[in-house]
Amino acid sequence: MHDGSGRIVVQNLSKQFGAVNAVQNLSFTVEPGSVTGFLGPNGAGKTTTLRMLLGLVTPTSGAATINGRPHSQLGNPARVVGSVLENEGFHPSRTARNHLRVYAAAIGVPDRRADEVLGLVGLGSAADRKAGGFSLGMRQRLALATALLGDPQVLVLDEPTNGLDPEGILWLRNFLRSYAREQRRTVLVSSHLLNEVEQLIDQVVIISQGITRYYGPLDQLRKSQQSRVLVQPADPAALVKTLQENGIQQVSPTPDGRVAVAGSSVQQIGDLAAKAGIAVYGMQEDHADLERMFFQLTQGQYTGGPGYQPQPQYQGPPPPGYPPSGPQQQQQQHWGGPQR
Ligand SMILES: Nc1ncnc2c1ncn2[C@@H]1O[C@H](COP(=O)(O)OP(=O)(O)OP(=O)(O)O)[C@@H](O)[C@H]1O
Repeated sequence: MHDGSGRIVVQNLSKQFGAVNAVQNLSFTVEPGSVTGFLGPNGAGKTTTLRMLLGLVTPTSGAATINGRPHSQLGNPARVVGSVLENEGFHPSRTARNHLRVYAAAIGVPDRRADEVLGLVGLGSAADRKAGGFSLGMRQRLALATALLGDPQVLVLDEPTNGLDPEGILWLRNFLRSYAREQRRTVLVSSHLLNEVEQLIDQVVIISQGITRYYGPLDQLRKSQQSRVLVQPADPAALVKTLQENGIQQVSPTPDGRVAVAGSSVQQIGDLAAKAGIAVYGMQEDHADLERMFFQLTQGQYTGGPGYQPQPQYQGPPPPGYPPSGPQQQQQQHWGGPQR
């Protein structure tokens, strides 16, 4: 029997396909009650991880469990976990309702559940239409309806925003949030684009090259962003020198001839430049966006310093949840719930 917790635990999970290390020693926990984004660039190992979680790929080592059990030991898994993976096909000449009834029969739920889930995903009026004529967004909804048939405690969705228009994304956000928060269920959604799921998720697990780069609340990642000031001086080298002599260390020239300064105000920079006799033609405050931080995390490099240029080594304090160094310490990061 499973423990009914709704918790997903991925522990030291690895998968090798021949010479390819698709997933390397990945660990994270997903708790019920919130929507968690599983993010990383193309090829980062997201789909492989989800497939291991769903019992479709055998791990090389480590474990992925739902309710404390691997998928193969869940009993009637469709009652515990519903999933939508990429490229799921539908019989084109089958109506949405019939498609769902076939799946309902397979997992032992009554036919009427097909109409219930169609209603839940907003496809009630398309129940008698053939899936072959559905738009991409409607197919996504039908796939979600299929995942919901068993009224599962855990939902795992691979790239669910693909093909959805902004209205569809808003709908999905409201649906998943209420599913997770009001019903205390666990929702894990993968994406390679942070900005596509930013509105959808509360927690985030960021991986690249099969390794965890960050996990924790999205708000903490947001708060850790540092703004900078971009200065256009007559003499960039002189400005860098002056600022550094005055204790402002996070200063660097940018490729377009400006100077990026973090940890200082427009006024302070202007005063110091004036005192040193350096003409300044313009200053602009620049707030780092989450997407840029995501890009840098997935390059394995994060720097909150000026210029936001990829650095060969980590510089500056890590955002909360970001490991001090190395994958070993990353394995010990955890955002809640008991370590298993
Ligand atoms: N069955 C397989 N055989 C060989 N290599 C595979 C197999 N499945 C995945 N890979 C490789 O494993 C790595 C991770 O792939 P995976 O599909 O898990 O990444 P992803 O993060 O889901 O990427 P995407 O966003 O493009 O779907 C890639 O290098 C991929 O080529």
